[in-house]
Amino acid sequence: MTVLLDVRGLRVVFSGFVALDGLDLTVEEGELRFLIGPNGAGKTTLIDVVTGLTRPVAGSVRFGGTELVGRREHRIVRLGVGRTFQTATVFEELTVLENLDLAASFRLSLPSLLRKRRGVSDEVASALETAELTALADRPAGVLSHGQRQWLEIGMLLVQRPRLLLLDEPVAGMSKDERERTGELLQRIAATHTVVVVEHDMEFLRRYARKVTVMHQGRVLREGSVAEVQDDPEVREVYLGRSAVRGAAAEEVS
Ligand SMILES: Nc1ncnc2c1ncn2[C@@H]1O[C@H](COP(=O)(O)OP(=O)(O)OP(=O)(O)O)[C@@H](O)[C@H]1O
Repeated sequence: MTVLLDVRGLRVVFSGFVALDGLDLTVEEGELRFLIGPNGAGKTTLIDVVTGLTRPVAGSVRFGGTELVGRREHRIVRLGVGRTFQTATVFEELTVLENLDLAASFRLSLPSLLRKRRGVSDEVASALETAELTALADRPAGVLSHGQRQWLEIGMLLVQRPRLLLLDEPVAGMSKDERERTGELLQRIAATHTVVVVEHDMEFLRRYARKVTVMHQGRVLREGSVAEVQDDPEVREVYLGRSAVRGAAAEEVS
């Protein structure tokens, strides 16, 4: 297996508070990896460092052999790293199709952008299909449900042809039906991409996770299958010791 993401000794400090404390993490090409951990464990901070939003004080992030630390966000996107945020960022006045087209144009050179394009490109059509948004292609993104917005945002990543997708709590706030459809979407994407998902929803994890990394206090506490991490006494202790753990995670791990 080829290592796609190799994080070594990552340290992030916010005004004296250590958010990542020498974090090591390896993700292989083609993996679907779930990242869990109590609030404040450093999961989002890790994604922020990988995508160039936050600078570490120490450590390295190698992506396909290229160092990402010190690179600007748009360069990292161009290298093939795509992310979603907890709140989907779509252009509400534009249609679903226009949002995808705009995201796809990000990769194009200026001459291709200036050339008048007709119809729907293959990759936009394929993203519409993967995200099950074909029937909504001409609707303004502003009228989409919470779930549909998340799928559109994922579609907007796909048209940029990323090698690695980082999804931050994709099912947060979703209905049962939307969670299920997101799980299926995740499986379709994971068949052709490397995906790292931050998620608290244990039911979702049990259903769709293969390998799980548990973070705690800015480090990796444990790695394994859902069953392995759920049975781990230290993982249980970390979750049980906190009353603020969101929703099902605390009950389910305990
Ligand atoms: N910009 C910032 N300035 C100061 N502290 C920050 C900043 N960003 C994150 N932190 C702190 O760093 C710690 C790690 O935050 P992070 O958001 O990475 O955790 P998380 O594991 O993603 O948690 P959650 O599950 O709640 O999203 C938290 O204690 C948070 O308050």
